[in-house]
Amino acid sequence: YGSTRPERILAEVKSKATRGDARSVVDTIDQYCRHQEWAMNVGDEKGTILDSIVCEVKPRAMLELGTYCGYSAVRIASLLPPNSRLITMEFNPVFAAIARQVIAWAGVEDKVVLIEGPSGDWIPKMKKEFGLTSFDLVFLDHWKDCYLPDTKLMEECGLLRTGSILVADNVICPGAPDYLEYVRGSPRYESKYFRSHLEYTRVEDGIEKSVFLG
Ligand SMILES: O=C(NCCNC(=O)c1cc(-c2ccc(F)cc2)cc(O)c1O)c1cc(O)ncn1
Ligand SMILES: [Mg+2]
Repeated sequence: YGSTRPERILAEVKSKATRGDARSVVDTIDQYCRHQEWAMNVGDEKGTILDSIVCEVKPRAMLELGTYCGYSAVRIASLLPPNSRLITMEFNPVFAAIARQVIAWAGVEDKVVLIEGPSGDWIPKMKKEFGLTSFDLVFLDHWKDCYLPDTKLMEECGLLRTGSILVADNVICPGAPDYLEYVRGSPRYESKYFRSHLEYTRVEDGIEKSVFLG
């Protein structure tokens, strides 16, 4: 009987972060994962790139694939304009249970809807379930071999409109080569690479921002 890494991250948030203060939750997790134990949050360096894109796009409807402990959901939600919604999807029930508590501690639960289950099952249901027409911004941070099939599925389900933006984490490490080849080679996307590092390390990684052209 021992705690899991997500449970230890939640304990750190509850003991060190100020309740209702999203910024302190983000900083607490970054401190812990940089100095105590590494975890697969997008992190502070790539998080700043993500912040700038969220602030530029000001999405009314945003989707995140891969919640993990809720670090990026809290980061994103703290930047969303009023009556905007982040839908974040997590396959792993252990991760989802922790993320709900981190999101609540940060006080952003009224901007975030966390759904549990496989992305492939949920994507075709999104429009009906949430009364959506399309997503303004999608953050891909789940299993790297799901980036491409899920992107194609979002296209097919009409969840992307001209101007919708995809932001993908880890396109170098662990890497999503088939996804990169697709968005960089397709005439339906305008793609740009933001060079950075794997969270809390000096290993190269980066974020790919791709605008859907319709
Ligand atoms: O989505 C699920 N995992 C997180 C996906 N994210 C990653 O895998 C990920 C990995 C890394 C990473 C990088 C270097 C390294 F040495 C080890 C891991 C970094 C990142 O920034 C990620 O985002 C998942 C799990 C599970 O058990 N069941 C259903 N879904
Ligand atoms: Mg990641």
